[in-house]
Amino acid sequence: MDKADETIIRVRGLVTRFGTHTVHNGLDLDVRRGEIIGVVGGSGTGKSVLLRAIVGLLEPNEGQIEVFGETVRTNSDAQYRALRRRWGVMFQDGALFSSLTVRQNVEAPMREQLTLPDDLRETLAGIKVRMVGLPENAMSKYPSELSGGMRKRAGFARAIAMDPEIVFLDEPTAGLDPIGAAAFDILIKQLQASLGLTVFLVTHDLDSLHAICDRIAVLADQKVLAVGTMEEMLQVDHPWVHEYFNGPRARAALSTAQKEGAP
Ligand SMILES: Nc1ncnc2c1ncn2[C@@H]1O[C@H](COP(=O)(O)OP(=O)(O)OP(=O)(O)O)[C@@H](O)[C@H]1O
Repeated sequence: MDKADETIIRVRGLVTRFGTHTVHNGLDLDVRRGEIIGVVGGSGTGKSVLLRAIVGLLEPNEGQIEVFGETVRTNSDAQYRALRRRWGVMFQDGALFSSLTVRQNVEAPMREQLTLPDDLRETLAGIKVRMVGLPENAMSKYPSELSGGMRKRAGFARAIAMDPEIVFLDEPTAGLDPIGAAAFDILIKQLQASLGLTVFLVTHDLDSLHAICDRIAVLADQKVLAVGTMEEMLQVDHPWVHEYFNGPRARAALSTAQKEGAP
């Protein structure tokens, strides 16, 4: 099988409920190795909940979730820990520990999951911090001393601390100005290409979808309503999808992407 066709995340028949509120009802999704998949949908359609279910932080009411061909939640603790080492997650706002420096934040997953001498762990953390484009002096800063864009980069550095195969990014460009957001998109694309990452990107950012996503999955009506390329999304006959991909903001994003020669 061509590696690019390998399904790295497979979700089938996912049902997620909170009390009487059904968020997902029979949701299916395949993510292929090496792709950047953008997950979009109206507010409250369950994008973050889907992410949390895939990484095993939330138990689905029904359905199967497999990552790397293994069922995430029925594994033993040891198996789940081994599986978890193969992905990194950046939650909304970077979700850094406020009482730890950037270096300590990036070291946190290594401390939890590896036994490494202190100096080696520090060196590895330094490499990750440089990889996300933060200056050397950011290492000793606390999250409150960083700009929003720098905090996101620090969150990304922590997500790649364990050399993951998949990174899950929850609205990484939310709250950034357009230039900061575009720079973050470039960073995602560069790291994806150089590290061979698969990227599961929850976003509202149409510019990101145009600039870096290979495919887009649209959450609506409690499931993945459509999945495909941007061109395919333009053809989907559903009111929300049509408005989202053909509305004025979408046209502006398309024109920016065309100017910058993005695919
Ligand atoms: N722990 C929880 N307990 C109860 N309800 C929850 C919980 N987590 C999420 N929900 C509900 O599930 C629904 C989906 O939430 P989710 O955060 O996944 O939406 P989203 O698509 O990521 O939205 P947004 O784009 O606004 O971030 C929402 O109605 C939310 O209130």
